[in-house]
Parts: sequence; C-alpha cells; structure tokens
Amino acid sequence: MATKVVGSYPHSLKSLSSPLYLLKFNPSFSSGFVSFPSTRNQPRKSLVVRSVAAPAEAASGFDEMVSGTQRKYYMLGGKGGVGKTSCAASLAVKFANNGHPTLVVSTDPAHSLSDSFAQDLTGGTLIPVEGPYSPLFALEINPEKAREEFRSAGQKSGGTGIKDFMDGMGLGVLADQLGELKLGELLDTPPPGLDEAIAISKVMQFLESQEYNMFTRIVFDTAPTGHTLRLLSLPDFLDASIGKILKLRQKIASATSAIKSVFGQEDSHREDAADKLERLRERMIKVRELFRDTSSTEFVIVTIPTVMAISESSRLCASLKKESVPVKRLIVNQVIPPSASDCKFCAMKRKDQMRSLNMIQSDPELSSLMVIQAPLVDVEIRGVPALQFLGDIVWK
Ligand SMILES: Nc1ncnc2c1ncn2[C@@H]1O[C@H](COP(=O)(O)OP(=O)(O)OP(=O)(O)O)[C@@H](O)[C@H]1O
Repeated sequence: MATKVVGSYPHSLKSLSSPLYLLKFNPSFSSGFVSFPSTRNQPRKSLVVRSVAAPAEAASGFDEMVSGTQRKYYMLGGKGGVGKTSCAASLAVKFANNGHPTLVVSTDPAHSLSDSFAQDLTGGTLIPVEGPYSPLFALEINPEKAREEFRSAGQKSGGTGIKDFMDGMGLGVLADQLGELKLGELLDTPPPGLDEAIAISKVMQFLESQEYNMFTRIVFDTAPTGHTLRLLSLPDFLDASIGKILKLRQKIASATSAIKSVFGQEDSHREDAADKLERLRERMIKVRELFRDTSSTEFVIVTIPTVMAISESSRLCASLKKESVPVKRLIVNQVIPPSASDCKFCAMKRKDQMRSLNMIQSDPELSSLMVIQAPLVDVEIRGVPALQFLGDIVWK
C-alpha cells in the first residue's frame, strides 16, 4: 500500500521535487501523524500520513549499543550501494541524540556522508553536523587523495614535504625513521591497505588529541567489501613489515656503529630510532587489537535481499570471523513491505526478496547473526530528520 504524505515535511527534505511517499504499511500506524524529529536547529514538524514505515522486524538491541560511556567503535560495511552510509549516519544521529558525543567517519573514497546529511562535510577534518542534541562530528577521509598528496610532497626538494605531510597524518615517526628507505618507491607499488593505513592513522591522530577525546561512539562508514578486507588485514601487514624494517635497521645501525666506533664516533641516536619504530609497531598492534576487541568494537554488515548481495555478505562475514573481528548484526535493507494491494511487479519483487531472505537462515556464516530488516522507503533518506526517522526504524 503506497502512502502519501499530505502534510508539511522537514526543511531538509524540501529539496525533493515530489512530496514524500512512504511505501511500508504498518497496521499499527495505518493513519495519523508521523513526526520527523525536532533537532537542535530544526523544530519538530509533523507529517500527516495515511500509513508509515513499520519498525524493523527484529530488534537491533540498541540498548546494549548505547549503554556505557566507554568508547565504542561501530564499523558498517557491505556491498556497494546497499545503504551503508544511510545506516551509519542514522546510527550516529541516534547515538548523538542519546547523549553520546559521536564521530562518524567515512573511509570510502567515494564519500556520501555530505549527501546523506545534506550538509557540506568535506575537507578531511572534523566538521560539526547541525541537528542532533549532543555533539556529532563527521570526518570524510579520502585515502587515495591523501596518498596523492603524499606522493607530490615527496617530489618537493629536500624531503621536508614528506616529513611535513607525514607529521600532519600522524605518521611523523615513520618519516623520521624511514627517510632513507625510499618511500617514494613504496608509493609506486603500494602494499595492500596502505591507503587505509593513512585513513586509520588520521582517525587515531584526531582521537588522541585533547580536543577530540570526548567522543564515546565512533561510527565508521566503510568502503565496499574489498577495501574493508584490506583495511582489516593491514595492521598485521604493517606489523610484519615494520618488524622486518626494524631488523634491517638494527643490522644497518650495528654495522654503522661498528664502523663509527672504529673512528671513535658512536651513533648515539641508534637506540632512539629503534624505540620510535617499536612504538609505531605497538600502535599498529593496538589498532589490530581494537578491531578484535568484542567489548569495544563491532562490525555491522549491511546488505539487501538479493542473492548477489547476500552471497557477498556471507563471504565478508567469513573473512571477518577469520580475522576474529566481532560481528553479530546483519541489516537487510530495502525490504519491500507486505501489502494487500501489490502491483504485479511489487508482488514478484517481494517474492524474490523473500527467497533471498530465506537464504540467510540456511547460510552457515549468516544464520547465527541477529537479522534486522529495514523497509524500502520510496524517498531518498537525506538530512538529519530523515536519518533520525530511519534510525528509529532500524536501531531499536
Ligand atoms: N531503506 C531505504 N529505502 C529507500 N532508499 C534507501 C534506503 N536505504 C538507502 N537508500 C538509498 O539508497 C541510496 C544508496 O544508499 P547509501 O549511500 O546509504 O548506500 P551505500 O551502501 O553507502 O553506497 P556506496 O557503496 O555507494 O557508498 C541512497 O540514495 C539512499 O537514500
């Protein structure tokens, strides 16, 4: 049953050329008002509707997600276009409205946080999001662009460009220690996950600063599956690489030291250098532990009810489990709700979706996850009020 909004709609949705329509029929709200939430800067507006979207069929256990003031990390990932950004942004809004100073980070080179919030959040730094009751900041990191900047900085004379840039990215230690190891060549054949390393490093750098250590919830809107897997395996990769570099440096340092000691010039910085690299290695181990810490981190898989998306989600889930990354929720987004007056197309489509949904129950990877169904609404979800509306459906 298609539903037409006959009242006003929030400012953030005014850009839509057509009135707001919601497809899902919910017997408990078959007519009446639905309110997009009031926000700090946007007063509550009521929409008169003939029916509204139904709540998710399974609870997401939001109480558990929101409880406690210890910092928690939520990473949302899945196949391209399934609704990762919408779900991540709606979760971030919900956390902020429940009193958590929240940071939402996009590590997808094709960012859509700005589009989702309908606010300009570009620039690679923390930007306050207007609307929620508690502070909500967004950070769009473009790892590929960062690598390009890195490369061009390296081409500047004297090598100070690289140093300045790496300091800016929180990787100054690496620049100090690896100056002579020809980083430019490393960038020509980047190891898998280097882009994401720069992204993580930047987030960690922000979080370590006094100014931004207030965040108690960090929500990551990750890039589609392939990138995410590289991101997860990266700390191991860096750990191994740095281990190798450390050994190499120690060999070079002791050889140099032996030569210098012959001439009476002991290298007093040798221990310092090894210490710094060791600290960087420890930082990477911390990131790796963070990904696997069930008390602070959770990876939420977002999918849609199609065979292709569910198959990809199953593979993602298997990889996450292999990497020991905590995963317990699966959002199945854009589910066409049941309706007595389906058109032929809708009825066929829904039947097809049901077949895909049934796959989840028999999938060895996905069947143990908590499944949250989110309905397909027939309007783009943009702006804080719309995200709050989606969040109240998905995160219960
Ligand atoms: N439940 C829903 N009902 C209707 N439209 C939706 C729903 N969820 C997401 N959308 C729409 O689908 C589009 C893609 O959503 P979104 O950008 O969140 O996906 P994504 O997985 O982050 O995409 P990408 O992989 O490109 O980053 C957007 O236009 C969004 O408004």
